[in-house]
Amino acid sequence: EKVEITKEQRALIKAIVDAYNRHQIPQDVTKKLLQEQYSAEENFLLLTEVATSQVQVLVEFTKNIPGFLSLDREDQIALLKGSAVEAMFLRSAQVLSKKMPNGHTEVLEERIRKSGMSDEFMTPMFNFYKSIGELHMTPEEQAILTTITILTPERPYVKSHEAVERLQESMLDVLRKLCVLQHPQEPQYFARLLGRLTELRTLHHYHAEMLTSWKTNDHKFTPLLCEIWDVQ
Ligand SMILES: CC(C)c1onc(-c2c(Cl)cccc2Cl)c1COc1ccc(-c2ccc3[nH]c(C(=O)O)cc3c2)cc1
Repeated sequence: EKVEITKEQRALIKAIVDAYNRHQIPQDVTKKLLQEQYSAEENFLLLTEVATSQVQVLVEFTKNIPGFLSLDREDQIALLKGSAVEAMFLRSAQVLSKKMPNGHTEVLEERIRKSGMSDEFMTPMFNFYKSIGELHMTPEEQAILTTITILTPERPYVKSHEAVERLQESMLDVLRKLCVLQHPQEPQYFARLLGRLTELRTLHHYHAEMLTSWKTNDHKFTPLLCEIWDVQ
């Protein structure tokens, strides 16, 4: 049947995409990725700084998701804590698949590869980056997929499951229509995007182990990352 994006859905897409483009890591932070030192310690420190800045950006973006601020306050925190890692995988994937005009793709990849993380985690991580790159997502799809990840009702400690589910479902409907309209030659494209969300959950589990291994090697995180990842 004819797929039609309603006026309300167009407004929803515009609000999300504008917020997604407005909230970016400041240049002075990402520029540091270009500095000379490439030791494992230096790479870890830089990635920690960029991740901390990305979390701040993520919080600001999330506040612009229509309906998010109307959720129970504790649920807002639960959604942010539960989705931060996955949202950062999606954001860093944009940079590493050269989707960012001034993205520091090469140096970012180098620093991630040499940041003291175990190889068992490195392979699935870079397979994910490759699979995201192959999708050639439009900016709208990137922004809406990140929003869908944030509005996942099954995160730990979420109380009003239905309220979050309603918001996520309206986002899923928008993404489904966008995929049909923007990838007419790929009827399975929407299903492939949702498959990436499943892969993100797996990476999220790997990430928890990675944090533990970094901690045992006495790596330090910033207060914001400790808070959002329940570290220390
Ligand atoms: C705390 C640090 C060591 C960390 O722990 N896990 C991860 C971690 C890892 Cl590796 C992988 C995936 C997720 C996490 Cl959460 C990280 C580093 O996390 C990030 C790495 C890069 C970026 C990021 C986002 C947007 C960007 N734009 C630009 C630009 O140049 O414009 C650079 C850039 C970098 C964000 C988080």
